[in-house]
Amino acid sequence: MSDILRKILSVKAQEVIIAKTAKPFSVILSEAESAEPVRDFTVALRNKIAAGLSAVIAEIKQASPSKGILRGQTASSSASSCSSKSPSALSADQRKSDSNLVFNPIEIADTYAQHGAACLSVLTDKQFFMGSNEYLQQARSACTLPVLRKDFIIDEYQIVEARAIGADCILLIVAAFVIEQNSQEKTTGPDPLTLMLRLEALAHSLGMSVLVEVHNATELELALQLTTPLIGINNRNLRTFDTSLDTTLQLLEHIPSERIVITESGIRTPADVSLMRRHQVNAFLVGEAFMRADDPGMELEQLFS
Ligand SMILES: O=C(O)c1ccccc1NCC(=O)[C@H](O)[C@H](O)COP(=O)(O)O
Repeated sequence: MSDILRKILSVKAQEVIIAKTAKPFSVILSEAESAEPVRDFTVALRNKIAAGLSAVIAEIKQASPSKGILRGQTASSSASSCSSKSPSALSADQRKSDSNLVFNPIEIADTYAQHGAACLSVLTDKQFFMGSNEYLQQARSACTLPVLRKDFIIDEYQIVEARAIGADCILLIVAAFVIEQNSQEKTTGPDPLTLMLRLEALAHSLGMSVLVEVHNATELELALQLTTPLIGINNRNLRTFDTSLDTTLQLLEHIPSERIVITESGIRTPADVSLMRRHQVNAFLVGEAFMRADDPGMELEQLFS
């Protein structure tokens, strides 16, 4: 069981309670219903793959628990409520940044779109990734790409909120539901699969795609019981933070060919990309390698050329 995931989920549960108090479900639902039309995330991936290209979900994240701050400055042009704050969950060491790179979601989204990304992934978690809902809105407004709300979803409210802020896809991390189920305090409520099926159905009813993410074979067995074609294999071990592309290679053979496998985390070099493509893995979720580059879009083009 991963300590970091436990910590994130415990903070997330509190955040959801606060969000529901600040804006009741009926209000967020009406915002979701009047949000901009959905952009088809799944079709955007399929189109790239059908054209023989890598389908790249290009991530916008300022920081992460494993790496601290990735892009050090916040552009004044994109100033938001959290622009000058560091996330309290990052240690003092992690909050030190030697990067002079500007974090401007608008510029990053624009360069990703110009250099061949299929979709965007925008971190909206504040405490652990220095993300925000505003960053997602800014990034989406800067291009025509479909956008994944990258967050830790445990409740219906967050899915409706995702649509309300313009998201086209949501993430369901199987480990998050399994942890919940195994937690000592948890004595009631649906089992992980029932809850994930319910959340998937809600996302689909709002027109959004669902990316279901797994780290191992047990989680994959649950994920394959959902209807979504998008199966993310996260190569990051959440206990050690190490990444190994073997995780993708080992789970691959258990996934029916009609699903789209997305390899996530630790894709850094053209050799990593070639290895995946040799195994018919054609969809990628990449963050750090792009965030550390002067021009994230140029880096995307170089990595996948
Ligand atoms: O990145 C972390 O430190 C992390 C810690 C706990 C839960 C999730 C975490 N990462 C989220 C991701 O899955 C990555 O942002 C994504 O796959 C991109 O990975 P990378 O290209 O290695 O930045």
